[in-house]
Amino acid sequence: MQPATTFEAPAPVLDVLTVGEPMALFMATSPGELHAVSDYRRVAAGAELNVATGLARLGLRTGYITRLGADSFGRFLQGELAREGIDERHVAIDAAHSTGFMMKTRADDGRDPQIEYFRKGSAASHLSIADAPAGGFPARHLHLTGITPALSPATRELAFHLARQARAAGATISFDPNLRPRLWPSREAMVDCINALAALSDLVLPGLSEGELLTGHTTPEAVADFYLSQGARQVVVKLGPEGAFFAEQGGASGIAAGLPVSRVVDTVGAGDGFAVGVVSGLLEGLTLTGAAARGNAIGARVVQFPGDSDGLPTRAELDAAR
Ligand SMILES: Nc1ncnc2c1ncn2[C@@H]1O[C@H](COP(=O)(O)OP(=O)(O)O)[C@@H](O)[C@H]1O
Ligand SMILES: O=C(O)C(=O)C[C@H](O)[C@H](O)COP(=O)(O)O
Repeated sequence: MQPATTFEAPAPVLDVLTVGEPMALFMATSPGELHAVSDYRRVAAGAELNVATGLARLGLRTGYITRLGADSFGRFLQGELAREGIDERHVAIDAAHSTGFMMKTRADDGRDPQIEYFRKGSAASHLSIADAPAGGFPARHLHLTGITPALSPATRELAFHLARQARAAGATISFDPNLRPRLWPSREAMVDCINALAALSDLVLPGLSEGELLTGHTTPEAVADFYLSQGARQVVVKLGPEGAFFAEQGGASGIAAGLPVSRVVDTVGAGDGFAVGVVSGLLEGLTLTGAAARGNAIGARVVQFPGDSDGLPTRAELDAAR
């Protein structure tokens, strides 16, 4: 029998699409300043790659738009994408530029580690609207951060292009400001661009200190109100060990309490893990309260591991953490 003719748009191939710069990360294996430490463990990093990894581990069909250099770091990252089951159809090899990397100290005392980037002019900083999916937006959801638009004017254009493409297709958008002041020409350029992208998003996920810098407001409530008034439907403000404050248009607001952790090993990546929890929760139909609680559970797990994505749980590990 012939299938019935249908005029409905085809279902998106992916649950989530994200875009950004993946890097090789060299993590010091002993405490000390970067120049003094000689032994490092190499892992994959990059805020959006961390989020893609976490979503894929939970079983969401996750795609990643990026450019890798035709070099050993690029080959390493390609292997990591394949190992994590991240969709690679939007990953391009750019033989003219190299893959970026970063280094991180080992901070055994729970303080933020020292980080150095080696990413200027990288393959991913040459991403442009030529890398956007052709023929319609292929996912139910777009996850953006404030890092991608910081890389170059072309990546900035791509971030806005993808946001408009997603909106036109009826996909939802989450946005983590992920402030990286050293990647921007000025604070004003950073604030203007990040707030403009936030205004195109459904869900905004600032940390409290980021929110203060971006909005001038000092309380989680006022930061959330600022983004709700700009057009976001939902805002979750991260509060570190305290958890998060959540608020939505015409809906609930409140605090989702953080989970106690016996030993903080490395805080880097907690915000990305938190985004994995909130975004996956909302896509699976949880309330904002439930999604924020899942964000806290994953954030608390990530801080107990040294690598940015070591603590991102599989579905079974997430279920066991309840
Ligand atoms: N020390 C901690 N104990 C428990 N949970 C934590 C801790 N630090 C962070 N988290 C969790 O990770 C989330 C993100 O961490 P936070 O430091 O606020 O964000 P970011 O890394 O973006 O600055 C928090 O909202 C919380 O859920
Ligand atoms: O991509 C970058 O520029 C990075 O610095 C990679 C970092 O691993 C994450 O961005 C961690 O970010 P948080 O989760 O907010 O701690």
